[in-house]
Amino acid sequence: MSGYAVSVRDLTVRYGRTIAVDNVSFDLEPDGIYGLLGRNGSGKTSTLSVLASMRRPAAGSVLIDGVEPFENERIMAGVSLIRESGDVLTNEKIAASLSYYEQARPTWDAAFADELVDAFGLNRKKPISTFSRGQRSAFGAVIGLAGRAPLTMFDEVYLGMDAPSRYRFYDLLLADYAEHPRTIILSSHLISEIERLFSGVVIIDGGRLLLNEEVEDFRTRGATLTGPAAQVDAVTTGLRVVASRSLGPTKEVTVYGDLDGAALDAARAAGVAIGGVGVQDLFVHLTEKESR
Ligand SMILES: Nc1ncnc2c1ncn2[C@@H]1O[C@H](COP(=O)(O)OP(=O)(O)OP(=O)(O)O)[C@@H](O)[C@H]1O
Repeated sequence: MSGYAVSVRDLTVRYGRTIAVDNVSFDLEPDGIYGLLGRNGSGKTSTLSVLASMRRPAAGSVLIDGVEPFENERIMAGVSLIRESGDVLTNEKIAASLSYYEQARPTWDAAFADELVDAFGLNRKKPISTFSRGQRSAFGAVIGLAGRAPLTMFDEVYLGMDAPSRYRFYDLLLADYAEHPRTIILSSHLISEIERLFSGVVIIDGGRLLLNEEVEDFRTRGATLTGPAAQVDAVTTGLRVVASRSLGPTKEVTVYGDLDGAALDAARAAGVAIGGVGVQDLFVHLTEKESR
C-alpha cells in the first residue's frame, strides 16, 4: 500500500475567539516525508487534529487520498496521529496497547512492533503509567512506526526522548520508510536534527502558511553568500534577503527566491563563497520576520 495524498484548502480552526489556523492551504504528494514546522502556538497540532478527524474545521476542507476523511472508515483506518500525550492504555502493560492497535490498523506489523519495543529498550512488565516521559514518547514512536498507516503523523513525539533515542527513531523511520513508503508528517519546532529526513516542508506562523515547498527546490531557490562585504553587497542588492550578518570584514547574506545564475557566477568570480540554505535557517529567518 502506498501513501495518501493530502490536500488542505482554506482551512480555518477556531477555539472560541482564538483563530488557531487562518485560511491555510497546502498540498502533500503521496509517499513524502514532510516537516510541519512552526513556532509554539503556530497551529501545528490544530492542523494535524483536523487531518486526523479529531476536530472539525470552522471553515475550509481537507482531502485525504482524494476524499473527505470525516466518518470515512477506510480513510480513518489508514490515518495515524501520534501525540505526545500517548493515546495508549496507561494502566496496562505494553501488550494491551499493541493488541489494541493490531485490531484497529489493517497495516499493523506485530513482529516489527516487537522489534521496536526492544530497540527502544522498553519494559514489557511494567504498566505504561510508570514510564518516564521519554519512554512514553518512545512507545508512541513504536505505535506510529509499526502501524505503517498510509498517512502517519507524529506531533512532536520525539521532543521527550533523549538524543540517542531520537536518533534511533529517525534511523528506524528512514529505514522502514525505504521499505514501506508512505506519507509521513513530522511536526516540530526543532528542525536541525530532522531536516535531513524531509522531502518537503510546510511552515506556518501565527496560524498562517508561510511556505509549502519541496526540499529540492531550496537548492535552486536559496543561497548563502559569504565573502568580503562590498562584493556580497554588490551581488545581493535587489534580491530577497532573509538574513544578514557581518563578522569583521566578512559578510554572510542568505537570499531566497528565483536566483539569477549570472549574478551567482559574478559573485563567485568576485571571491564570494556560495552555499545552500538549510531548512532550519530558513525557518528561523522567516518566522522571526513574521513575528516582528
Ligand atoms: N483547546 C484549546 N482552546 C483554546 N485555545 C487553544 C486550544 N488549543 C490550541 N489553542 C490555541 O490555538 C493556537 C494554536 O495552537 P496549536 O496547539 O495548534 O499550536 P502548535 O503549533 O501545535 O503549538 P506547540 O508547538 O506549542 O505545541 C494557540 O494560540 C493556542 O493557544
